[in-house]
Amino acid sequence: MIEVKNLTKYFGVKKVVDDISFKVNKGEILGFLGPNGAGKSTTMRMITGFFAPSAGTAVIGGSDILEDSISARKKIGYLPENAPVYPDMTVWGYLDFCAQIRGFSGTNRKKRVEETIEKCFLSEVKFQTVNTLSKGFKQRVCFAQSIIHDPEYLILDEPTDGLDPNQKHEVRLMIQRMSMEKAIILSTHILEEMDAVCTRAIIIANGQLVIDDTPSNLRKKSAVHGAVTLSLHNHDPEGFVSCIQEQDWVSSVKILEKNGNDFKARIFPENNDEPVADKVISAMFANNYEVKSISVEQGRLDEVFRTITGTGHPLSAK
Ligand SMILES: Nc1ncnc2c1ncn2[C@@H]1O[C@H](COP(=O)(O)OP(=O)(O)OP(=O)(O)O)[C@@H](O)[C@H]1O
Repeated sequence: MIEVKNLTKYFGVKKVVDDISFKVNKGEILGFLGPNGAGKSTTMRMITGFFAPSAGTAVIGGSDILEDSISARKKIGYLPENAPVYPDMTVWGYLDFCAQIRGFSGTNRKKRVEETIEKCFLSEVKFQTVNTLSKGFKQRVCFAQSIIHDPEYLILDEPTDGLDPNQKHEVRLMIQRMSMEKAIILSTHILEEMDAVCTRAIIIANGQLVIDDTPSNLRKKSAVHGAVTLSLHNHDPEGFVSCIQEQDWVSSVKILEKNGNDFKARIFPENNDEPVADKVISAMFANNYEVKSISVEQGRLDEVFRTITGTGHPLSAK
């Protein structure tokens, strides 16, 4: 388990991480989100022992990062921001060096390097020097060094940054495959990434932890969660609104767009945790509305993120 206890960091008089605490168990992938400058990288640097906290600590698999730093760091794989990798070394040479400092030797070391190269899709560039690699490949080399010792705990600062969509997909799959026996923290700006990969999400803003929940519960905080969006072929949107508004399970109805005789509307139910698609369909049928498409809104993570971090307003107020 990773236990983060009251981590706090000042740079001069500026408090950039403010009393953050949480736990991550094996099998969990924790997404770390927040606006630029929220304090994500600084928190990760304290968890991995790169920065000394101003207060608080982190305990990695029972080893305190301050009191038992070497033992804690042996258990961690860390992918820092911006993939710092020695530019003059070949990919193979660099990973061999990393395996050596992680304590591997002889054929075991060679095996670990080869396996990691394969796992991180680096075979085609393994004899190239790092300074001749594209950004995506450099990122993968840095990712490779973080897993070369098969650590129990992985801290990944924007692991898919700079990768193309196919590579992003591969890296996400790799992270998911590894997650069974590891506890993983990853920071990302990409909300779909958090949704696709993470079992839990923490949002920090101005150095403070503002939310710790599952991605699906986060969606439920969206103003549109549970609403039903319809495209209809009809010339009378106002008539539609007053007809649907009368239903006792409807809180409000909003016309989203009009296009000739077609329009798009969103129906907000009284209780957004209760599925109402069947009621919408019955109401359309009873009132002879011609429905061209219908969808139930799961909730918008970008809206939740903007609302929680104070950078925006809900998509739609009821
Ligand atoms: N070494 C440092 N010295 C002084 N200030 C720093 C240092 N490192 C970070 N900061 C400041 O601390 C704050 C938090 O930075 P941090 O890099 O942790 O944010 P972040 O959430 O990771 O941002 P981003 O999403 O842009 O990577 C910022 O205001 C940053 O300028």
